[in-house]
Amino acid sequence: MENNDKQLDINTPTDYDLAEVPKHTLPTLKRLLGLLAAQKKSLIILLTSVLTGIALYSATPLIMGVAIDRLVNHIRLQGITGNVEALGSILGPPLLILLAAYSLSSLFSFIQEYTMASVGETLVLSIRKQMSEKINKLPLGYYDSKQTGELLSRVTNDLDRVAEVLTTGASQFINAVVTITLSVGLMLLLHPLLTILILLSMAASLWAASWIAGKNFQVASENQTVLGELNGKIEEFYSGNLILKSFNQQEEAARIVEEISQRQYQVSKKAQFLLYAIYPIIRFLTQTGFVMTAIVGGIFVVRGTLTIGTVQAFLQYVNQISEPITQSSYFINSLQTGLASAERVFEFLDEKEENPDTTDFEPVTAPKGTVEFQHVRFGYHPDSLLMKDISFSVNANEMVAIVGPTGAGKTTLVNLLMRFYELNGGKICIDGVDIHSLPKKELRKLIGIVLQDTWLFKGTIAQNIAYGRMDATQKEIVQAAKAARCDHFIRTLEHGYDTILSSEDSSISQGQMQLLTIARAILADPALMILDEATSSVDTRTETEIQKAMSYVMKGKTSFVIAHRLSTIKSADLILVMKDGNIIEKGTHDELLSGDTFYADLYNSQFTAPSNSTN
Ligand SMILES: Nc1ncnc2c1ncn2[C@@H]1O[C@H](COP(=O)(O)OP(=O)(O)OP(=O)(O)O)[C@@H](O)[C@H]1O
Repeated sequence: MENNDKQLDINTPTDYDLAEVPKHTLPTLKRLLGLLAAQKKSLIILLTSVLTGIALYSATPLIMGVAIDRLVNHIRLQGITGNVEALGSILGPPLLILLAAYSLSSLFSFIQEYTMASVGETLVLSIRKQMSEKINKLPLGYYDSKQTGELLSRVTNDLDRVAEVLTTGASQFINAVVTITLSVGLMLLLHPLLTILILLSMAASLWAASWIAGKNFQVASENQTVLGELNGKIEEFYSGNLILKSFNQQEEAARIVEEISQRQYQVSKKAQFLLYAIYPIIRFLTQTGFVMTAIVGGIFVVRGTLTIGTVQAFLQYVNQISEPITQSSYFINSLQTGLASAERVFEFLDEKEENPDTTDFEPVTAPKGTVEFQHVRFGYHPDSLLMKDISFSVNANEMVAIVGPTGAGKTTLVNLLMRFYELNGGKICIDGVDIHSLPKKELRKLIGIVLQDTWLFKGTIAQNIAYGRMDATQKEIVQAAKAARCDHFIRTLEHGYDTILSSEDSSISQGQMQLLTIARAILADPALMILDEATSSVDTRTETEIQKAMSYVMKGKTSFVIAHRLSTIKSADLILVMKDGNIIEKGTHDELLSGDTFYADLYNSQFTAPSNSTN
C-alpha cells in the first residue's frame, strides 16, 4: 500500500513557502459577505436593532446637556436656593427620558448580540457542512499529497478563527460604525469647528489602524500556515508512533516538532503583538482629541459662544466614540486574521473535485461478476504512466490472483477497479457495463474489499461488522462473524458484540481486526470481492483462520486476491503476474510453472529463500 508511505516522512521540515501565503483580502471579504447575505431576515433584524439601539444611546448626551443647561439656567435666574423640590421639576423629565433611552438601548443591544451570534454561527455551520461535503467529493489523489493534520487545521482552527471574528468582532464593529456615524452627525450639528478637531484625531487613528492591519494580515497568514504544518507533523508522529519508537526516532521527531513550534512561537508572538498593539496607539490618539475638545470648548464657553451643557454633551460624545474607534480599529486588525483563515478555508473549498457522477445509468440489478480490463492506461501523474496497456478478462465467480514484486502495481489495479482514481485511457467493464457509466456509489455497492490495513471506526463490534449493511439484524451479524471465524474470539471478550472499538484500538490483534473486516464483507455480500492477503505479521494459526475465512467469502463470487504467499493461490482460475505496472504473464498456476517464467522464479524463490512473500 504505497499510499501510506508518506505517513512517516521524518525529514527536516523545509521552510514554509511564503509564496503560498494568501495575499488577497478583498475577494475573500466579498465572498464571506456574499455568504452572509443569504441570511437576509436575520440581517434586517440585526440592522434595525443596531440603528435603533445606537440612535437612542447617541441621544443620551443631548438629553443630559438639556438637563445641565436647565439646571444652570435655574441657578443663574434664582441663585442657589436649596429648594430640592424645584430641582425635581427641572431635572425630573429629562432624567426620566434618559432612563428610558438607556433601557431601550440596552434591550436593542441584547437583540443585536443574540442575532449576531446566530448569524455568525449559522454561517460557520454552513461552511462546515460545505467542507464536510467537500471531503467526500475530493479525489483520492488530493489526500495523497496532503497531511491529515494540515487538513484538520483548516477544518478546525481556521474555521474557529472565522467564527470568532464574525460572532464577536463583527457585532462590535457594526456597533462602532453606527455609534461613530451618529455621534459625529450630532456633533456636527452642535459645533462644526469642534467636530473637525475630533475628526482629525479620528483620521490619525484610522490611518494607524489600517497600517497595522496591513502588516497583520501577512503575519496572520504565516501563523495559520505554520500552525497547519505543526498539526500535520504532530498527527504524522502520533499515528506513526510505534514505528517511530522502533527506529529510535523519538529525539529526531521531538527536534522537528520543537523546530516548527519555535517558528510558530515567533510568528504567533508577532501576530499577537500586532493584534493588540493597536489598543495603546488608538487610545492615545483619541484621548488627545478629548483633551483638545476640553481646552477649545472651555475657551468657547468663556467667550460665551457655547453653553456648558453643549460642551458637556460634546465631551460625552468624544468619550462615546473613543471606545468604538479603538474597537473598530481592533476589529479591522483582527479581521485580517479572520480573512487569512477564511482564505485557507475557501482554498480548500475550491479544490478540484472528482468528476460528478452520471445520473443517467442502467443499474446492475443482478450482478454476475464478469470483469474486463480493456487497454487500460493509468498514471498517478498523467505525464508519467504506470500502466500502459492492461487487458484481461475474468468470468463470473472466478478467482484472480495478482502477484508481483513490491511496487509492481497490484494495489493500483484494484484501486482502478474501485474507481478510486480515473483512467487515462481504455476502460473497465463489469458485466459488460463500463464502470465509468455508473455512479461510484452504485459501483462500490457491487464490490467488497478486505485490506491488510483494517479500518475500524469508534463503535461496537456489531456496528463495525454491520458497516456495509446498516440494516442487518443481530442474527445476521452473528452469522457473518461465525462464517468469518471471529464469533469465538468476540464471545471471549467481556462485552462480546457490544465491545467498543476504535480506529486506533490495540486491544484486539491485527489478525482479529482483519477477521472482523472479513465478517463485514460477508454481511455486505457483494458480487465481487477484493482481498489483500494477510502478511506475516499475524501468527500461523490466525493466518490459517484468515485463509479459511477468505475462502468462504470468495465462494460464489468473482474475487481478486493480492497474493503474498504463492502457495495459497494455486487454485486460482487466473494469475496475473505484474511488474513495473504491467501484466507480464498470465495463466493458471500449472500453466505458468510449466515454462521459464518470472512466476516460476518467484514461486521457486519462495520455497528456497527464507522470505515467503512476493514482495
Ligand atoms: N498514491 C500514489 N501516488 C503516486 N504514486 C503512487 C501512489 N500509490 C502508488 N504509487 C506508485 O505506483 C507504483 C505501484 O504501486 P502499488 O501500491 O500499486 O504497488 P503494489 O504492487 O501494490 O506494491 P506493494 O506490494 O508493496 O503494496 C509504485 O511505484 C508506487 O510508488
